[in-house]
Amino acid sequence: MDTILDTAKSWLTDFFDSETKKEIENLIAGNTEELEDRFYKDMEFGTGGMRGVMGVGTNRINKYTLGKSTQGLSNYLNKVYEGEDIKVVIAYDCRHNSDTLARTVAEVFSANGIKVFLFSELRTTPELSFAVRYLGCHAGVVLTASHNPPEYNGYKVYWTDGGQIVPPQDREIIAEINSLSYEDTNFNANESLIELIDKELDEAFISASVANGNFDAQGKDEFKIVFTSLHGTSITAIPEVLKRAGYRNVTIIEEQSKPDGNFPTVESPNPEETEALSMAVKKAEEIGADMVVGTDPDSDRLGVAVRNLEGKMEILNGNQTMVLMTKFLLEKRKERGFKGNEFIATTIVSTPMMEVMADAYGVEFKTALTGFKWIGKMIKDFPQSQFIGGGEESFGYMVGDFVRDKDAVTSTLLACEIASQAKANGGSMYKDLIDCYVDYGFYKEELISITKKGMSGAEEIKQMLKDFKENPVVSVAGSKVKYIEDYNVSTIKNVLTGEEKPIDIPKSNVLIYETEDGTRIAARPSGTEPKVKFYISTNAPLPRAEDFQRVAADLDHKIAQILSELKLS
Ligand SMILES: O=P([O-])(O)O[C@H]1O[C@H](COP(=O)(O)O)[C@@H](O)[C@H](O)[C@H]1O
Ligand SMILES: [Mg+2]
Repeated sequence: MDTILDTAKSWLTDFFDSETKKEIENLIAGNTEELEDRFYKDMEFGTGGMRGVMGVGTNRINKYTLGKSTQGLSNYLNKVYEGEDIKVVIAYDCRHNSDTLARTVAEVFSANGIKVFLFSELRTTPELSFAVRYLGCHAGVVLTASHNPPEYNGYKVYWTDGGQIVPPQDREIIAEINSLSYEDTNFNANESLIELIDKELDEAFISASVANGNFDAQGKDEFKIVFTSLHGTSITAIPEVLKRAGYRNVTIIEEQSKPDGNFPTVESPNPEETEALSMAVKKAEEIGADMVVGTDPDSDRLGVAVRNLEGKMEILNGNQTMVLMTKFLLEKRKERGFKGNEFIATTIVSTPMMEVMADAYGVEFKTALTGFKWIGKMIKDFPQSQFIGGGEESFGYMVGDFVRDKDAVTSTLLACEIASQAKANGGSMYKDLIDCYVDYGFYKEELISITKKGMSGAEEIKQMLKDFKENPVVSVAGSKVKYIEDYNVSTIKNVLTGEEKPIDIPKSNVLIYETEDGTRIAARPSGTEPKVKFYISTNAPLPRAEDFQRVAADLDHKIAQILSELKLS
C-alpha cells in the first residue's frame, strides 16, 4: 500500500489542479479501497486502445492520463517524422467529457508543434479512420469508450494507414509514454495549429460509404427499416447514407437519436445485448418493418434484427451478420470475376464458418487475434492482396478497405441491401442465412461473459483462466478434445497424436479447445472491460432448409450441455 499511497501523493504537486488534489486528499483520508483501485497501476492499452472508468487517478481516464499518453504519442511522432509537418486528426463521441478531453488532447498535440484537425462536433469512429487517410495525417485519435457503460471513456489511436496502432508502433508508443512522468505533459496549446473540421469531411465520408455499401439492391422503395443510434454518433451519418442509397422508408427511434452520455433508454448501449435493441424491435413490430439496425455509441458495431421463419423480429448475432455480409460480397465479387488475390478475414474467436466459405469461393482466409486493429493490419501488410470484407463475432464488420477499422456506417447500408434484395427476390435475409447453413454447415455459437470488477476482479479472472488451462478439458458433449491452441505460447497441439505446431499469430492470453466433431471452446480476458469471455462454437450438417428447426434445437441442446459441463451455466 505504501507505493500506492506514494503514487497518489505524487499527484498533490502544483502541476495538478486543485479539484484533483482535493479528491485525492479525501480518498487518502477515508477510502483506502477506492484509492488503491485508482492508483495501483497506470492505464494500459488493450484490445481497442486505452479504456477505463473516468475519474482522478493513474488507473482512470482523465486529462492527466490522456495528456501523458498524448505527450508520449507526440514525442514518438516528432521522432519518427522528424523534419516533416506532422498532422493528426481527432474525433470524439457522445460520452460525458469526450468533447473536453478531445480539446485537451488537441491542446497537447499542438503544444508539441503538431497540426491538429479537430472535428467540431461528435463523429463516428469509421469517419475518423477515413479522415486519417483523406487528410494525409500521420495519426488519429478518437475519444470514446465504444459501448462500455456511461462511467467509462477511452482513447483509440490510429496510425498513418487509418488502422489502430499495432506492432511495432504500439509498443514503441507505449514505451515512450511509460518513460514519461505526468509532469512532462505540455498543456500549453498553440491555438494556431488547431483547425476545426466538419462538412467537407462528412461529405467525403458519406459519399465514400454510399459508394462502397450500395449494390443497387431492388425493392428499396418498399423496404421498411427501423434505425437506432442508441444515443451515439451514427446519427451524424447513417440516416444520410441510407437516404442517398435510395431508402425512403426509414423510421428513426427519436427517443434514442439524441446523443447522450447517460444512454438513458438502455441498460447498455451495446448491440450485443438483446435489450439494447428492444425499443427498435418493438417499433418494428408495431409498424410492420422488415428490419432493425442499431449501432453502438462510436458506430463501429452493428446489431441487426430481421423477420424469422415465424415472421417475428429476431436479432442476429455478430457471426450470423458477418456470414451473410461476407457471402453477399463474395457473390458480388464472383459476378465481376475473381482476380485470385482476394481474401476475407475474421478473428480466432469468431465462427469457423468463414473459413468454409472462403474455401468454397477459392479466396484466401486470414485469422487474427481479437481486436479489429489486427484485421486493419492485414491490409497494410499485404498491399498486393484485395480485402473483400471481414468481421468478428462481436458485431463488427468492414466492407473493403476505404476505412481501416470496423465500420457500422457502410455495414448498415450493406445489411439493408442484402435484406432488401432478398425480399425483392421473394425470400428474406433469414432464409438466406439458412441457405448458407445448408451450403456450408450449420454453425451455432454462444458467448458467455462474466464480469469481475476492480483489482480483486482482475485477479479472479486471471485465476479462472489459469484453472481453465491447468485442468485441460478432455472431452466436450461426448466428443474428445483433439486440438489445444495456446496463444500464450503460440502452439497448436494435437493431443491425440502429441504432435505440436507453431501458430503464426502474436502471443495473447487465449486458449482454445477443439474437439473431434469441430466444437470449439475459447477463453480469454476482455481487453476492454473487466470480463472473462468464453466462446462456444458448435456445428452440424444441415441437409435441407426444412431441417433448420430440428438441427437448431439439437445444437441448442448441445450448447446447454457444454455450458453445464464447463460449469458456465
Ligand atoms: O469495443 P470496440 O467496439 O472498440 O471493439 C474492440 O473491442 C472488442 C471487444 O474486445 P474485448 O473482447 O477484448 O473486450 C473487440 O472485439 C474488437 O475487435 C475491438 O475493436
Ligand atoms: Mg464501438
